[in-house]
Amino acid sequence: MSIANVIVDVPSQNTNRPFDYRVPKKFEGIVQPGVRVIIPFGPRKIMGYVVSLAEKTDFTKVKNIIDVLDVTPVLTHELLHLGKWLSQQTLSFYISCLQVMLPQVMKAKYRKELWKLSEEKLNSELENVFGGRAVIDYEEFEQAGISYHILRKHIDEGEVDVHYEVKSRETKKVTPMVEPKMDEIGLEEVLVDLSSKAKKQRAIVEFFMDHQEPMPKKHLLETLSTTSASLKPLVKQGIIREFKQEVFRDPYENREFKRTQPFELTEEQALAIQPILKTIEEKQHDVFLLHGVTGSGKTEVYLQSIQRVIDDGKEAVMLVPEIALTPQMVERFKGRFGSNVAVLHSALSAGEKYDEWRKIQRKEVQVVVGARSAIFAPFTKIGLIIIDEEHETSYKQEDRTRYHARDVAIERAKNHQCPVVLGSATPALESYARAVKGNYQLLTLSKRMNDAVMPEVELIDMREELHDGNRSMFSRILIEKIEDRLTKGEQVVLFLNRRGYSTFVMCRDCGHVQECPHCDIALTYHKNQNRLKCHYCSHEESMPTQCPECESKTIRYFGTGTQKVEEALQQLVPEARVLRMDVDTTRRKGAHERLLTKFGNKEADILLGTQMIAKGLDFGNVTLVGVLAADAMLNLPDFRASEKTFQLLTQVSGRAGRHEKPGEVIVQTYTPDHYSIDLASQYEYEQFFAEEMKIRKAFNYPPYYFLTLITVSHPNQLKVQEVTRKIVQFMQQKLSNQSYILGPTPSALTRINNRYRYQCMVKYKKEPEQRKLIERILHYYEDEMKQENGLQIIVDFQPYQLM
Ligand SMILES: Nc1ncnc2c1ncn2[C@@H]1O[C@H](COP(=O)(O)OP(=O)(O)OP(=O)(O)O)[C@@H](O)[C@H]1O
Ligand SMILES: [Zn+2]
Ligand SMILES: [Zn+2]
Repeated sequence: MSIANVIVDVPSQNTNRPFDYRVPKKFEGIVQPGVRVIIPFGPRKIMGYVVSLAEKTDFTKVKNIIDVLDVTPVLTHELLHLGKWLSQQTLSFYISCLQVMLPQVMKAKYRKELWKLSEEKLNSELENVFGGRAVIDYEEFEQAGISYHILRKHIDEGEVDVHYEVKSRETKKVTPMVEPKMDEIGLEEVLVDLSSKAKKQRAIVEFFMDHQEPMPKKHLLETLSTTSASLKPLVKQGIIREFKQEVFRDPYENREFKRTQPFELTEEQALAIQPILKTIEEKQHDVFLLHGVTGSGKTEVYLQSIQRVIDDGKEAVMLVPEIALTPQMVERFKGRFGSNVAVLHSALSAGEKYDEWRKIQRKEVQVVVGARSAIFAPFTKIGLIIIDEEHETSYKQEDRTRYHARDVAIERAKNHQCPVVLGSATPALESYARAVKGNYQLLTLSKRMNDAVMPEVELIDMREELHDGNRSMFSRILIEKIEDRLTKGEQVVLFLNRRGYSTFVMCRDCGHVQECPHCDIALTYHKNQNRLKCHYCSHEESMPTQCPECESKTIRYFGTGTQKVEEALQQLVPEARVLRMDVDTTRRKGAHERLLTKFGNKEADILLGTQMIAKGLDFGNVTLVGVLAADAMLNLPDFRASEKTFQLLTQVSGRAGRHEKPGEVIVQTYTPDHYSIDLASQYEYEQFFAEEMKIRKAFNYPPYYFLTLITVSHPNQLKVQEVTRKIVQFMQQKLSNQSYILGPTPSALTRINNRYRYQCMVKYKKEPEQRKLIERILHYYEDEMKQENGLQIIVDFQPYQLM
């Protein structure tokens, strides 16, 4: 008898262990660790993951496996093992840890198909089922009653494959598109002819005057909150054309990437790469921290290290923060390694992600470039893992399985006996501290490429501007310098760390701020729809015309979002062509890329944007960078606020003067004397590190102490207080006297979606029993946590979001 040990797809305390199922004869040899199966569970049929096989079971009543979803395991031995480790590290259920490693699609509805891949004749029965077709429904194969072993053999030979076609809407093969049939001038004439009553039509025409290119119909209608009916008359009159466009699943299929050759390394680069190559060769595990100033050629070091791994017949994982995974970045990897690269990031559709992931699983590529979750790439011979911009907090997943990609990378690299390279111009304090202690090997690139100097940073005290009567969000000197660049034909990047038109709505008379009725948070004004929205729950309402408190009509939106800055900029320098890049202008697929290409082609003078422009951009014609509000982040309730400010300012400044032309940076601030702003302006990383470490030490923060954040939530505030207090009491008794526990305190966001939130924080240096203690707490409240809308206890080890 053959038994499969299965982790079932039910995330709960009781099911957090393998269940035994019998493997029916017909599935023997097919059911193996790492495949997904369908099994009976209580009255239901659900999915599960086979984690191991056994000869016998201790249970008397064992049910049969109903179906096997994979012929090739989707999880390797190593990943199954890693899942276990992850589950212990994060205290999340094993099933959640297995699922976090796989593309979303594997949980979605799919159509199972059999694909014939080669011209070779198959087993005659099987050949009959295909009947000359290349793709058949998997059911047809099943109904034919052919042994799985025959199928297996053909799969192993690469002649046939099981494929999942996702049934989700996103993977639709064609999409309806619309485009204007005339140019801007033509549209202007149309607008003149249109009756002023045809408001919807006018809006569409005006929209196309700004956006000449084709776009998905759905997007147009959504953007203008209008319907097909208002589009129709324009189509009839031949002003707008409707057509269908095929949606390609390989996002880079139709792109030519110019092949690049390795540069001859500079002396510094050569010195840095040497120990990395040596470790690769010796198949050793080690962690390197590559500290290289912006534009020092870190990426070239990555590329050449990866090349060595490829030459050895091994595989490489390259992690990049989501927002830095720009087309420029992809181009550099595709340009060097061509089709040997899979790319994984969130802008891909579910189907595309699945396809890229399959390239890795099928060993069609040796390199993956991806965001956080690419760390789980199902490679089996990893020779190198690189994390670029290693200080980025987006490497920490903030929901469900709260893992940090850096920790997972190091664990996987141990499994594979290979090096990890962490790269950054501004390493995380934790990482640099480890390097100083000798836990990581420090490698340094201190010079920019082509002898380019770091751009000169000038701090502008905005209090003085105000004092001199300048109420604008632009200092006089910044405007002067922008004008100077315009006349020279050089380009400018302006950075603002906020998004949207404005953040909140406030009454000028009584100061009343419109808040979400379900969450303790100000509503955000969305100009396009003239509505207020809550960013934490789904609540929205129309913009009030008068203050609900005092009935005053002077209710205004406040804050400086990118749209508002754009408008102000247009008034100050009307001749400038401005590209705005924020979440709103980049929501559409490929928009990010189009904007950057435009900027790269010098079709715009100024690139104005949020965080997403701070990373990785490499444009030689950018000679001026402006930071509008450097303090925006300093005031967050977060002990990392100074560190984040320093990192961001350094990154942004790094965008200027990267090639021949020297660059210049203007930083507007209300606190020019703050050490993180002052030291960032001088590129004094080491000094900043020293200053910040003093503060961390004084307040017992990381890297001197580890943190564990426990957040409790419930609809009843008294209940939350009580549970949190009990947790604190329990921990206080059990923890060693070198640890602290802070709280209970209300979370910074005290109420979300009508649930109250309290928290406590453990600060510790060494607390080996801590996980066991917390497990006991979770166990104690198990029943209450099962109830719908009941108690919730979230545990976050090494948290980055303290809200
Ligand atoms: N050895 C080399 N010889 C000539 N040019 C090089 C060499 N190495 C890198 N470059 C070029 O120098 C520029 C800056 O390098 P790169 O973008 O790799 O720096 P980086 O350290 O990754 O920068 P950042 O962290 O700011 O993104 C690029 O245009 C790159 O092609
Ligand atoms: Zn009021
Ligand atoms: Zn809300």
